[in-house]
Amino acid sequence: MAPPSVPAEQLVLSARGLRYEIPGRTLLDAAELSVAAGHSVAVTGPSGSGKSTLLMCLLGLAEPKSGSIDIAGEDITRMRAGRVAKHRRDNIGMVFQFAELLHELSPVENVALAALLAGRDRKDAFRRAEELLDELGVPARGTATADLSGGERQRAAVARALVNEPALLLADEPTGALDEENRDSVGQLLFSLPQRWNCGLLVVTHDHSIAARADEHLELRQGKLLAVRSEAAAT
Ligand SMILES: Nc1ncnc2c1ncn2[C@@H]1O[C@H](COP(=O)(O)OP(=O)(O)OP(=O)(O)O)[C@@H](O)[C@H]1O
Repeated sequence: MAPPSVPAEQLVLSARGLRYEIPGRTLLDAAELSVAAGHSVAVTGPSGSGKSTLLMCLLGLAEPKSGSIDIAGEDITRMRAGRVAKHRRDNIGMVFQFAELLHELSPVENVALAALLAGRDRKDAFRRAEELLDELGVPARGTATADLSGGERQRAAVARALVNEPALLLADEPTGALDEENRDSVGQLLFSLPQRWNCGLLVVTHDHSIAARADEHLELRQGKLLAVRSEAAAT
């Protein structure tokens, strides 16, 4: 849940009563989740607890049995598939564990492609992609995407997620494939984004040092999203 002081209109994500079942198991059982603009939430949980399934529901790629998912003020569970896809492109940026960049394209083309797919004109898409890569310290041209370091690759993936100025950023194990130094710098970058871009950030991670950077830490256990008390708050 978002802090009680956050007005509803500042919520970029509000999921209520989510239920998702697979044969023999309920992965989400009246799960509740809110993310406000400018805030970050981390979700941890045992392997197989349903964290990726939760992200798939938020992306509109899996359909919960019941519940609502308001993203940027609209309930995606009530939309037709085509509209969900457009709403996702316009309002959500996604960062994956292995960056998932296209090696056939340059770094700047990878980022610009997301803007072109969202309907921006070519000149604007490339200008914005170059600015973002520059800001995030990634060589935009001259280095092939396959030759970027692990940290640069993940920063390029962050640039691609930001290029359409999404209300909500989702990240699935964004530091899972990185060494300690890059984990720290990508973690620092990710958690600086909500304030700088006035977006909400939801990070799914196994890394408790990453989760500890979030404004709110939830654990998915037996279908429920439960608040994890920080060590600082517990003492
Ligand atoms: N469509 C499906 N049909 C059957 N089983 C599924 C389906 N989707 C997910 N599962 C199962 O549901 C469980 C939760 O999967 P999910 O990938 O969401 O977990 P997770 O918490 O992200 O795990 P990990 O931390 O290991 O990535 C797993 O046991 C998975 O095999």
